[in-house]
Amino acid sequence: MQQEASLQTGGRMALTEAERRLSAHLRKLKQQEMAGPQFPPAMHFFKARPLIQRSPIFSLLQRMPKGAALHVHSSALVGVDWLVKNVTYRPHCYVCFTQRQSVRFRFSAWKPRPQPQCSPWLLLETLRGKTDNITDLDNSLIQNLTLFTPDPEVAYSNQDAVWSRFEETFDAASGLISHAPVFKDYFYQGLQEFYKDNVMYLELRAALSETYELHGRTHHRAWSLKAYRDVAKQFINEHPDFLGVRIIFTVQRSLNLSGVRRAVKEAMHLHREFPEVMAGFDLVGREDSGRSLWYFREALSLPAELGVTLPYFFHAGETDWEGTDVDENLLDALLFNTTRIGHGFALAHHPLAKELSRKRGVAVEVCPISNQVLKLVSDLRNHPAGVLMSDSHPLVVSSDDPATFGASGLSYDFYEAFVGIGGISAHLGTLKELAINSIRYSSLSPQMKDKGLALWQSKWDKFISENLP
Ligand SMILES: O=c1[nH]cnc2c1ncn2[C@@H]1O[C@H](CO)[C@@H](O)[C@H]1O
Repeated sequence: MQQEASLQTGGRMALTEAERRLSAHLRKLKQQEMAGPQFPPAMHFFKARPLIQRSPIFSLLQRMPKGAALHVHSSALVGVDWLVKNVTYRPHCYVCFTQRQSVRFRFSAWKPRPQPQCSPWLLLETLRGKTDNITDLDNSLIQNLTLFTPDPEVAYSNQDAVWSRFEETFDAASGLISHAPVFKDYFYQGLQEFYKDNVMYLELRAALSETYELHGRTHHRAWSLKAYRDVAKQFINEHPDFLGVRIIFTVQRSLNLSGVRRAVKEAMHLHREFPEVMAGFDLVGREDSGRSLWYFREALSLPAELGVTLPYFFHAGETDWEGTDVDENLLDALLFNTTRIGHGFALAHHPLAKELSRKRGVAVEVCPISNQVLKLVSDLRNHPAGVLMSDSHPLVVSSDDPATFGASGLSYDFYEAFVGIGGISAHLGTLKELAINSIRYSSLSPQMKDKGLALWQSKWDKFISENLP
C-alpha cells in the first residue's frame, strides 16, 4: 500500500508536519466535492466554471505559488473582456463582419482596404454611437473571441466543429493584438493576469507574426521578440519576485516543407541573436488534420546537420485517434530530441515513447481544460494523464489557451488536474511536485532554475503557514 502510494507524482516528497495537516484538509474538501450533486471535473468546463469558482479547493489553488506556465499560446494569453473593453475602445479601431459569423479588426489612420468575405469596414466609435445597446454589441464581440458558451454540447457537435470555431477566434483577435502599441500592452496585461494567479515564470508559444502601426508600417519577427524582452524586463523591475518569460517560436503544421524549412532557419537565427528570450521552436495547429513531424523531417534535421542548437518543444499526441500518421508524432518528437512534449494525450497508448520520455526526463505538458474543450475527453477523471500521474511520469500542468476557454492563469487547470485527473490519491505532495517540476523542466539556465526554486520555496512556506486549517 505504502509503496504504491509513493509512485504517485509527489509521493516521494518529504512533507513537513504543517504540510501534512494542509494535505489532510485538502483531502476532506475533495471528498466533500466528490459527494456533491455535481462533480465539476465530470462536467464540461463551461458548465463547471461557476461551481469551480465557489470551490474552497480552487481558492486555495489560486493562492498557491504554482511556479511556471510552460504551455500557453501568446494569442490566448489575456482575458477577452480586456480586449473588447479596453483595446476596441481605443481610437481608429475598425471592425468588419465576416460571412461566417465572425469579426475582423484593424487599427488604421484611414478606412482600411476591403477584406474579402467581410462587410465594409466600420469605425467602432461610429458604430457604438449609432447603437442603442452597446452592452449587447460588446458582448457579441466578446463571443467572437472565445469558445465559451453556456451550451457547448449544442454549439460544438464534434472535433471538426470546435476546431473550426477555435481557429476563427484567433483570426478575430489577430487584428487587435498585432497592432504594435496594443501588442506591448496586451503582453503586459497577460503578465499581470498570470502574476495575480501566483505564476512566476512563463514559456510562451508565439507565432511572432508581423505587427503593424496606424499608418500601415509593419515590423518583423525580431521586433516582437524585442518587445517581449523589453516588456518582461519592465515587468520584472516592477515585480522583483517575477522570474521572466521565454518564447517558443511556432509555425502552423499546415505549412508545406519549404515553409517549415524557412521557419527553422529563421528560428536558428533568432535563437542565436536573442539567446536569453528565445527558447526554441514548435509546430502548432490541429494535429489530426495537419502534417506529421516525419513529413517535415528534412527541415527539422537542419540544425543538427549544421551543428547548431535549436531546442524543440513539440506538440505531439494531441489526438484520440490511435494508429494514424500523426499518432506517430510522439516517437518522432523524441527522435528529434524534444525538450518537452506538448499535450502527449496519446502517450498512454505508446509504451515505448512513454518509457523513452521518462528515461530522458522529457516532461509532458498536460492541459486538461484544453483537452476537454477540444473534445478529446469529456469526463476529466478519464484523462490519460491519470496513468502518468500514478506512475510519477515527468509532468507539468498548463492552460494552453486560457482566454479562449474562459479560464485564466493556471488555477483552473490545476483544479481539474488535482481534483479530476489525480483523483483522491493526488495530495499536497502532488501539487508541490507539479510546481517544482514547472521550474525543473523549464528551459531556464541552471543558475536561473536555482534562483527560481529558492524564490518559489519562500513563497511556498508562506503559503503553507498562511493557509493552515
Ligand atoms: O492545443 C493546441 N494545439 C495545437 N495548436 C494550438 C493549440 N492551441 C492553440 N494552437 C494554435 O496556436 C495558434 C495561435 O498561436 C492557433 O492558430 C492554433 O492553431
